[in-house]
Amino acid sequence: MEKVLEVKDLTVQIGEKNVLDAINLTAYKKRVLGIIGESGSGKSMLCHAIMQTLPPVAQVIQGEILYQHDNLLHASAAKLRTYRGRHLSMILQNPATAFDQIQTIEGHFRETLKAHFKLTKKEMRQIALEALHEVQLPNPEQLLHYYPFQLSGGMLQRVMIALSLAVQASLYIADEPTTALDTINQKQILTLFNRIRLETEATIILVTHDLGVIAELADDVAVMYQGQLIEHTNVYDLFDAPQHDYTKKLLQARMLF
Ligand SMILES: Nc1ncnc2c1ncn2[C@@H]1O[C@H](COP(=O)(O)OP(=O)(O)OP(=O)(O)O)[C@@H](O)[C@H]1O
Repeated sequence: MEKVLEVKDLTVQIGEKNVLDAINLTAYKKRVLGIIGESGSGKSMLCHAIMQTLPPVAQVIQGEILYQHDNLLHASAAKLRTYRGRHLSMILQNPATAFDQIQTIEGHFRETLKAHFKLTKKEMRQIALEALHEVQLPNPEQLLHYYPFQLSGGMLQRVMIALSLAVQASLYIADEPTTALDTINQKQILTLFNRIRLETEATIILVTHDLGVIAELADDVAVMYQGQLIEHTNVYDLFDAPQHDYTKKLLQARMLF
Protein backbone atom coordinates (compact mmCIF):
# COMPACT_ATOMS: atom_id res chain seq x y z
CA MET A 1 0.00 0.00 0.00
CA GLU A 2 1.28 3.42 -0.95
CA LYS A 3 1.36 6.05 1.81
CA VAL A 4 -0.16 9.36 0.75
CA LEU A 5 -0.34 11.15 4.07
CA GLU A 6 1.56 10.56 7.27
CA VAL A 7 0.96 12.48 10.46
CA LYS A 8 3.79 11.96 12.93
CA ASP A 9 3.70 12.78 16.62
CA LEU A 10 1.49 15.83 16.05
CA THR A 11 0.56 17.90 19.09
CA VAL A 12 -1.67 20.96 18.81
CA GLN A 13 -2.60 23.14 21.76
CA ILE A 14 -5.34 25.65 22.41
CA GLY A 15 -4.33 27.52 25.54
CA GLU A 16 -2.99 24.89 27.94
CA LYS A 17 -5.00 22.06 26.43
CA ASN A 18 -3.64 19.48 23.96
CA VAL A 19 -6.51 19.32 21.48
CA LEU A 20 -4.33 16.91 19.48
CA ASP A 21 -1.93 14.88 21.57
CA ALA A 22 1.00 13.18 19.82
CA ILE A 23 -1.08 11.92 16.89
CA ASN A 24 0.32 9.30 14.49
CA LEU A 25 -1.83 8.57 11.46
CA THR A 26 -1.33 7.14 7.98
CA ALA A 27 -3.62 7.34 4.95
CA TYR A 28 -3.03 5.17 1.90
CA LYS A 29 -3.66 5.60 -1.81
CA LYS A 30 -7.07 4.40 -3.05
CA ARG A 31 -8.29 3.75 0.50
CA VAL A 32 -10.87 5.39 2.73
CA LEU A 33 -9.68 6.26 6.23
CA GLY A 34 -12.63 6.79 8.56
CA ILE A 35 -12.15 8.94 11.65
CA ILE A 36 -14.59 8.45 14.51
CA GLY A 37 -14.79 9.69 18.06
CA GLU A 38 -17.03 11.60 20.41
CA SER A 39 -17.79 15.27 20.03
CA GLY A 40 -14.80 17.44 20.99
CA SER A 41 -12.29 14.59 20.60
CA GLY A 42 -10.28 16.54 17.99
CA LYS A 43 -11.51 15.15 14.66
CA SER A 44 -12.05 18.56 13.04
CA MET A 45 -8.80 19.90 14.49
CA LEU A 46 -6.96 17.03 12.85
CA CYS A 47 -8.57 17.80 9.46
CA HIS A 48 -7.72 21.48 9.80
CA ALA A 49 -4.17 20.68 10.86
CA ILE A 50 -3.71 18.60 7.69
CA MET A 51 -5.18 21.36 5.52
CA GLN A 52 -3.19 23.96 7.48
CA THR A 53 -6.36 25.87 8.25
CA LEU A 54 -6.22 25.73 12.05
CA PRO A 55 -7.83 28.66 13.87
CA PRO A 56 -5.31 31.27 15.04
CA VAL A 57 -5.79 30.21 18.69
CA ALA A 58 -4.41 26.74 17.89
CA GLN A 59 -0.66 26.20 18.04
CA VAL A 60 1.30 23.33 16.58
CA ILE A 61 3.71 22.30 19.33
CA GLN A 62 5.45 19.38 17.64
CA GLY A 63 5.19 16.86 14.86
CA GLU A 64 5.15 16.45 11.10
CA ILE A 65 2.43 16.26 8.46
CA LEU A 66 3.91 14.54 5.44
CA TYR A 67 2.01 14.71 2.18
CA GLN A 68 3.82 12.64 -0.42
CA HIS A 69 6.86 12.92 1.88
CA ASP A 70 6.77 16.75 1.96
CA ASN A 71 6.23 18.26 5.45
CA LEU A 72 3.23 20.58 5.09
CA LEU A 73 4.16 22.33 8.32
CA HIS A 74 7.27 23.68 6.60
CA ALA A 75 5.82 24.26 3.14
CA SER A 76 5.92 27.80 1.69
CA ALA A 77 2.67 29.76 1.33
CA ALA A 78 2.82 29.32 -2.47
CA LYS A 79 3.30 25.58 -2.20
CA LEU A 80 0.47 25.29 0.32
CA ARG A 81 -1.84 27.18 -2.06
CA THR A 82 -1.00 24.70 -4.80
CA TYR A 83 -1.48 21.74 -2.50
CA ARG A 84 -4.83 23.03 -1.26
CA GLY A 85 -6.24 23.92 -4.67
CA ARG A 86 -4.89 21.04 -6.65
CA HIS A 87 -4.04 18.06 -4.42
CA LEU A 88 -5.92 18.34 -1.15
CA SER A 89 -9.64 18.85 -1.12
CA MET A 90 -11.62 19.67 2.00
CA ILE A 91 -15.31 18.81 1.72
CA LEU A 92 -17.14 20.80 4.36
CA GLN A 93 -20.28 20.13 6.33
CA ASN A 94 -21.84 23.44 5.26
CA PRO A 95 -20.74 23.85 1.67
CA ALA A 96 -22.41 27.26 1.19
CA THR A 97 -19.60 28.97 3.14
CA ALA A 98 -17.02 27.65 0.68
CA PHE A 99 -18.63 29.38 -2.32
CA ASP A 100 -18.52 32.96 -3.50
CA GLN A 101 -22.18 33.91 -3.68
CA ILE A 102 -21.74 36.40 -6.54
CA GLN A 103 -19.85 33.96 -8.75
CA THR A 104 -21.63 31.44 -11.00
CA ILE A 105 -20.81 27.74 -10.80
CA GLU A 106 -18.97 28.06 -14.11
CA GLY A 107 -16.98 30.94 -12.60
CA HIS A 108 -15.93 28.69 -9.73
CA PHE A 109 -14.71 26.01 -12.13
CA ARG A 110 -12.80 28.59 -14.20
CA GLU A 111 -11.12 30.09 -11.19
CA THR A 112 -10.07 26.70 -9.84
CA LEU A 113 -8.86 25.35 -13.18
CA LYS A 114 -7.09 28.58 -14.22
CA ALA A 115 -5.03 28.52 -11.02
CA HIS A 116 -3.46 25.18 -11.90
CA PHE A 117 -3.72 24.52 -15.64
CA LYS A 118 -3.32 26.33 -18.95
CA LEU A 119 -6.67 25.75 -20.64
CA THR A 120 -9.00 27.54 -23.03
CA LYS A 121 -12.48 28.59 -21.89
CA LYS A 122 -13.94 25.84 -24.04
CA GLU A 123 -11.70 23.21 -22.45
CA MET A 124 -12.54 24.45 -18.96
CA ARG A 125 -16.23 24.28 -19.76
CA GLN A 126 -15.86 20.75 -21.04
CA ILE A 127 -14.02 19.62 -17.88
CA ALA A 128 -16.66 21.31 -15.70
CA LEU A 129 -19.48 19.58 -17.58
CA GLU A 130 -17.79 16.20 -17.28
CA ALA A 131 -17.20 16.69 -13.54
CA LEU A 132 -20.80 17.76 -12.93
CA HIS A 133 -21.92 14.74 -14.92
CA GLU A 134 -19.66 12.52 -12.77
CA VAL A 135 -21.36 13.69 -9.59
CA GLN A 136 -24.71 13.06 -11.26
CA LEU A 137 -26.11 16.55 -11.05
CA PRO A 138 -29.02 17.09 -13.44
CA ASN A 139 -28.72 19.54 -16.38
CA PRO A 140 -25.02 20.41 -16.02
CA GLU A 141 -25.23 22.92 -18.94
CA GLN A 142 -27.86 24.91 -17.12
CA LEU A 143 -26.20 24.48 -13.75
CA LEU A 144 -23.07 26.27 -14.91
CA HIS A 145 -25.08 29.50 -15.08
CA TYR A 146 -26.49 29.18 -11.57
CA TYR A 147 -25.28 31.02 -8.49
CA PRO A 148 -24.54 29.03 -5.30
CA PHE A 149 -27.59 30.42 -3.47
CA GLN A 150 -29.82 28.88 -6.13
CA LEU A 151 -28.67 25.35 -5.20
CA SER A 152 -29.54 23.14 -2.25
CA GLY A 153 -26.94 22.02 0.33
CA GLY A 154 -26.78 18.55 -1.21
CA MET A 155 -26.24 19.98 -4.70
CA LEU A 156 -23.52 22.34 -3.47
CA GLN A 157 -21.84 19.44 -1.73
CA ARG A 158 -21.73 17.64 -5.06
CA VAL A 159 -20.47 20.74 -6.89
CA MET A 160 -17.67 20.92 -4.31
CA ILE A 161 -16.74 17.34 -5.05
CA ALA A 162 -17.00 18.03 -8.81
CA LEU A 163 -14.52 20.92 -8.44
CA SER A 164 -12.08 18.52 -6.79
CA LEU A 165 -12.64 15.88 -9.46
CA ALA A 166 -11.97 18.52 -12.13
CA VAL A 167 -8.44 19.09 -10.77
CA GLN A 168 -8.01 15.39 -10.01
CA ALA A 169 -7.40 15.94 -6.30
CA SER A 170 -5.50 13.11 -4.68
CA LEU A 171 -6.67 13.51 -1.07
CA TYR A 172 -10.24 14.30 -0.05
CA ILE A 173 -10.82 15.31 3.55
CA ALA A 174 -14.52 15.19 4.31
CA ASP A 175 -15.49 16.44 7.78
CA GLU A 176 -18.98 15.13 8.57
CA PRO A 177 -20.00 15.77 4.95
CA THR A 178 -23.50 14.40 5.30
CA THR A 179 -24.53 15.70 8.74
CA ALA A 180 -26.44 18.68 7.36
CA LEU A 181 -28.15 16.71 4.58
CA ASP A 182 -31.42 14.79 4.35
CA THR A 183 -31.34 11.00 4.02
CA ILE A 184 -31.54 10.89 0.21
CA ASN A 185 -28.73 13.41 -0.22
CA GLN A 186 -26.67 11.61 2.44
CA LYS A 187 -26.93 8.38 0.51
CA GLN A 188 -26.00 10.08 -2.77
CA ILE A 189 -22.88 11.68 -1.29
CA LEU A 190 -21.73 8.41 0.27
CA THR A 191 -22.33 6.57 -3.01
CA LEU A 192 -20.28 9.23 -4.72
CA PHE A 193 -17.37 8.80 -2.32
CA ASN A 194 -17.53 5.08 -2.92
CA ARG A 195 -17.29 5.67 -6.68
CA ILE A 196 -14.33 8.01 -6.19
CA ARG A 197 -12.63 5.28 -4.20
CA LEU A 198 -13.27 2.67 -6.86
CA GLU A 199 -12.71 4.75 -9.99
CA THR A 200 -9.91 7.17 -9.13
CA GLU A 201 -6.51 6.99 -7.47
CA ALA A 202 -7.62 9.26 -4.64
CA THR A 203 -7.43 8.78 -0.89
CA ILE A 204 -10.41 9.78 1.24
CA ILE A 205 -10.36 10.78 4.90
CA LEU A 206 -13.92 10.69 6.16
CA VAL A 207 -14.92 12.03 9.57
CA THR A 208 -18.21 10.68 10.77
CA HIS A 209 -20.24 9.90 13.87
CA ASP A 210 -21.93 7.08 12.05
CA LEU A 211 -20.48 3.59 12.49
CA GLY A 212 -22.77 2.40 9.71
CA VAL A 213 -20.94 4.71 7.32
CA ILE A 214 -17.61 3.38 8.60
CA ALA A 215 -18.74 -0.22 8.07
CA GLU A 216 -19.91 0.57 4.56
CA LEU A 217 -17.11 2.78 3.26
CA ALA A 218 -13.95 2.71 5.34
CA ASP A 219 -10.93 0.49 4.70
CA ASP A 220 -9.04 1.81 7.70
CA VAL A 221 -10.29 3.50 10.85
CA ALA A 222 -8.83 5.88 13.42
CA VAL A 223 -10.61 6.33 16.74
CA MET A 224 -10.10 9.62 18.55
CA TYR A 225 -10.68 10.15 22.26
CA GLN A 226 -9.90 13.36 24.13
CA GLY A 227 -7.33 14.57 21.62
CA GLN A 228 -5.59 11.21 21.37
CA LEU A 229 -5.71 8.64 18.63
CA ILE A 230 -6.44 5.53 20.62
CA GLU A 231 -6.92 3.00 17.84
CA HIS A 232 -5.77 2.92 14.19
CA THR A 233 -6.50 -0.28 12.35
CA ASN A 234 -8.27 -1.80 9.38
CA VAL A 235 -12.06 -1.83 9.47
CA TYR A 236 -12.37 -5.59 10.00
CA ASP A 237 -10.16 -5.59 13.10
CA LEU A 238 -12.02 -2.61 14.48
CA PHE A 239 -15.34 -4.44 14.42
CA ASP A 240 -13.97 -7.91 15.23
CA ALA A 241 -11.33 -7.14 17.82
CA PRO A 242 -11.56 -3.60 19.22
CA GLN A 243 -8.65 -2.95 21.59
CA HIS A 244 -9.57 0.12 23.56
CA ASP A 245 -12.42 0.26 26.10
CA TYR A 246 -13.85 3.38 24.48
CA THR A 247 -14.01 1.63 21.09
CA LYS A 248 -15.70 -1.39 22.68
CA LYS A 249 -18.31 0.88 24.27
CA LEU A 250 -18.87 2.67 20.98
CA LEU A 251 -19.50 -0.63 19.21
CA GLN A 252 -21.70 -1.95 22.02
CA ALA A 253 -23.79 1.24 21.96
CA ARG A 254 -24.42 0.64 18.27
CA MET A 255 -25.60 -2.92 18.93
CA LEU A 256 -28.38 -1.51 21.09
CA PHE A 257 -30.09 0.23 18.16
N1 LIG B 1 -11.83 27.92 17.82
C1 LIG B 1 -11.66 27.22 18.96
N2 LIG B 1 -11.29 27.84 20.10
C2 LIG B 1 -11.10 27.16 21.26
N3 LIG B 1 -11.26 25.81 21.37
C3 LIG B 1 -11.64 25.15 20.27
C4 LIG B 1 -11.86 25.80 19.01
N4 LIG B 1 -12.22 24.86 18.09
C5 LIG B 1 -12.22 23.68 18.77
N5 LIG B 1 -11.87 23.85 20.04
C6 LIG B 1 -11.72 22.77 21.06
O1 LIG B 1 -10.84 21.80 20.54
C7 LIG B 1 -11.26 20.48 20.91
C8 LIG B 1 -11.41 19.60 19.70
O2 LIG B 1 -12.47 20.12 18.90
P1 LIG B 1 -12.90 19.50 17.50
O3 LIG B 1 -13.81 20.50 16.85
O4 LIG B 1 -11.71 19.07 16.77
O5 LIG B 1 -13.74 18.23 17.96
P2 LIG B 1 -14.56 17.20 17.06
O6 LIG B 1 -14.10 15.85 17.45
O7 LIG B 1 -14.45 17.57 15.62
O8 LIG B 1 -16.05 17.43 17.59
P3 LIG B 1 -17.45 17.38 16.77
O9 LIG B 1 -17.71 15.92 16.51
O10 LIG B 1 -18.42 17.96 17.75
O11 LIG B 1 -17.28 18.20 15.53
C9 LIG B 1 -12.55 20.66 21.70
O12 LIG B 1 -12.24 20.63 23.07
C10 LIG B 1 -13.02 22.04 21.30
O13 LIG B 1 -13.76 22.63 22.34
